[in-house]
Amino acid sequence: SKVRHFRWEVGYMFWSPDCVENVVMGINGQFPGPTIRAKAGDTIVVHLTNKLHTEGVVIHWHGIRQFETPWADGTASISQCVINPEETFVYRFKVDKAGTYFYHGHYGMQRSAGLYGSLIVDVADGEKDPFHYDGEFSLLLSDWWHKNVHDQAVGLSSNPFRWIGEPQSILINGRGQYNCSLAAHVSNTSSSLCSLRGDAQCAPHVLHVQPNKTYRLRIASTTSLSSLNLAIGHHKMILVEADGNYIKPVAVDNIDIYSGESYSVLFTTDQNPSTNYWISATVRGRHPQTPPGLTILNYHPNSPSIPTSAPPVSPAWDDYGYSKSFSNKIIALQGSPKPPIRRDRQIILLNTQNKINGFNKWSINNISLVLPATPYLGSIKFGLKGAFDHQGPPDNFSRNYDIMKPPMNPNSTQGSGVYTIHFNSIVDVILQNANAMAANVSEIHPWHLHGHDFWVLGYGEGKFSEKDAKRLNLKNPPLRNTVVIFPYGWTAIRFVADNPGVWAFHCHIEPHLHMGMGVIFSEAVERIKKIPEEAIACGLTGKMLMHNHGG
Ligand SMILES: O=C1O[C@H]([C@@H](O)CO)C(O)=C1O
Repeated sequence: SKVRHFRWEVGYMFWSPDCVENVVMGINGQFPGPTIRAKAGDTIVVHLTNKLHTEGVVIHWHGIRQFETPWADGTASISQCVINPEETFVYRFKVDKAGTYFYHGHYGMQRSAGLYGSLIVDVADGEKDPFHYDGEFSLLLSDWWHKNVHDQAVGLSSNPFRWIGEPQSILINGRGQYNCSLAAHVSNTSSSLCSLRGDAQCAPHVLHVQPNKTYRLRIASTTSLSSLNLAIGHHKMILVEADGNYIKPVAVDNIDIYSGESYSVLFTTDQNPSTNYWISATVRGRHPQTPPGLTILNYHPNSPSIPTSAPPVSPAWDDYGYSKSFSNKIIALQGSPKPPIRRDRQIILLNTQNKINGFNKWSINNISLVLPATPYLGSIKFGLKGAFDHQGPPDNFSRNYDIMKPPMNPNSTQGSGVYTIHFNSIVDVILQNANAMAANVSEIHPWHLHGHDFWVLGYGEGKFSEKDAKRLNLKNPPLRNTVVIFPYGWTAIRFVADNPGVWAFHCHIEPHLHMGMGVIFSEAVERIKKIPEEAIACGLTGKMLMHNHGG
C-alpha cells in the first residue's frame, strides 16, 4: 500500500457551473475539486491550506470510517477546530475499503458553495471486484443555486424565515445548463437549445464508449437538497455497489439517489451504435422546479452530438411507492458481514420541524442541534466541563405524539448534548419521520452516519411499533452510511460502536442540518490516545494547551 500526498488550496473563484457566472468554492482553481484515486489500504495525506479571505474551512471524507484517526473526519466543532485563513491542516487517514466515495465541506453551508469532489478507492493489488467491466466513469451529482450561500444561510436563520427554494440547476461533475437546454429540440421545454463551446465550464461532461462493452458507472450525490433519479436512455443498469459496499446485483431501469449516497452500476453498450443516448438526473421527492441535469453517452465513432431521442422519462416526483420499492431492492451481496442478532441499545429519533422563539428549526426528539465553540472530540477527551450541554438528549419521544399531524406544540429547545455510546455496543436507531409544520406535508430526509457503516434493517409506514421490531431484516440487510426516511415512515438501522470518536449523525440536506437536524454520538472517547494539537487548538481545548505549555 502507498501513501498518497496532496497539496490543496481552498479558495473562492469566479466560475460558471451552469453557464451563469457566480462565485464558487474551489480547490487548486478547480471545480469540483480534484478527484482522489487510491487503492484499498492506502494512506491519504491532504495538506489543506485555507485561502478563503475571512472564513474557516474543513473537509469531510464522506464514507471513510477514520478508524484510529477520528480527528481527521473533517467536521467543524465536532472532530476538529476550523482551519483559519492561511493555516494548513494535514488530513492523514487510511482508505481501508474499496468503493465510490466523495468529500465535501462540513462547516456552515460550504458544501452548497461548491466545496466537493470525488474520492475513488480501487480494490487492493491482487484483489478483485466481484464483477467484471471494461471501463469506468464517475458522475458526481450536485444542485446549484444562483443565490450565494451567505444569503442562503442568513435566510434560514432569519425571522421571518426565508427558505432557499429549489435549485436553479442540477450539475453532473459540476456542469449544468441554466439558460438553455441540451435537449430543447426533443423535449417540450420553453428553453432554447444550448450552443456551447466544448471547452465552456458548463459544457456537459460527455461519456465516450465503445459498442458492446460493459462499463462501471460510479454515481455519488452531494446535493444540498435534491433527491434525484438517474437514468441512461435505452440502457438497463445493474446495481452492484452502495456506499462502498457490494450489494446483490439487481437490474433496474433507473436509480433513486439521495444526498450522501453513492452507487456503482454496470451497463452494457448493446444498443443501436449509430446514435448517442442521454444520461439524466431528475428531481424527485419535492415538487420539481429544476430541469433535469443532462449529459451524453457517446458511442464510438459518432461525434459527441446531441441524441435525437427524448431524454429518459423518470418516475413522477411524488411516486413514493416507486422509491420504496427501489430502496427495498437493495440487499447485501451473499457473504457480506451480517448484523449481530441482538441489540444492546435502541435509540428512537423523532424528526420534526419546529419553532424556537419564532425561528424555523428541525428537531430530533424535540432538540434542535447547535454546535459548541469547542469541538466535542477534545472537550470530551479532556473532560472540559461547560463546553457543551451536560445533559444527554433522550433515547425516545413521547409515546402519544401523533406523527400524522403538525406538531401540537411546535416549540422546541436547542441543545448541544451528546449520546454517549459504549465501546463495542450494538446500537439500533429508529429514525421516525412525522408531519412538518404545514398540514399534510412530510418530507424525505437522507440520514448520514459518520465513522461507521450500518445495516439497514428495514423501512416502514407510520409510527414504529414493537411489532415492527420483530420483523426487521437480520438475514441480508445491506451495509450503508446513508439511508433515507420516507414521508410519515420509519427506517431502522443497526451498527457496532467499534470506532472511538465523536461522530455526527444527521440529515444530509445541508439547510436542514443548518437548522439543527442532527445528533452527536460520543463513542468510547476514553480509548483515543493522542489527538494532534492542531485539531484542538481552539476554544477551551486551546486554552488548556496554552496552560500545559506554560503559556
Ligand atoms: O426546511 C424546510 O423549510 C421549507 C418549508 O417547510 C418552509 O418554507 C422546506 O420545504 C423545507 O424542507
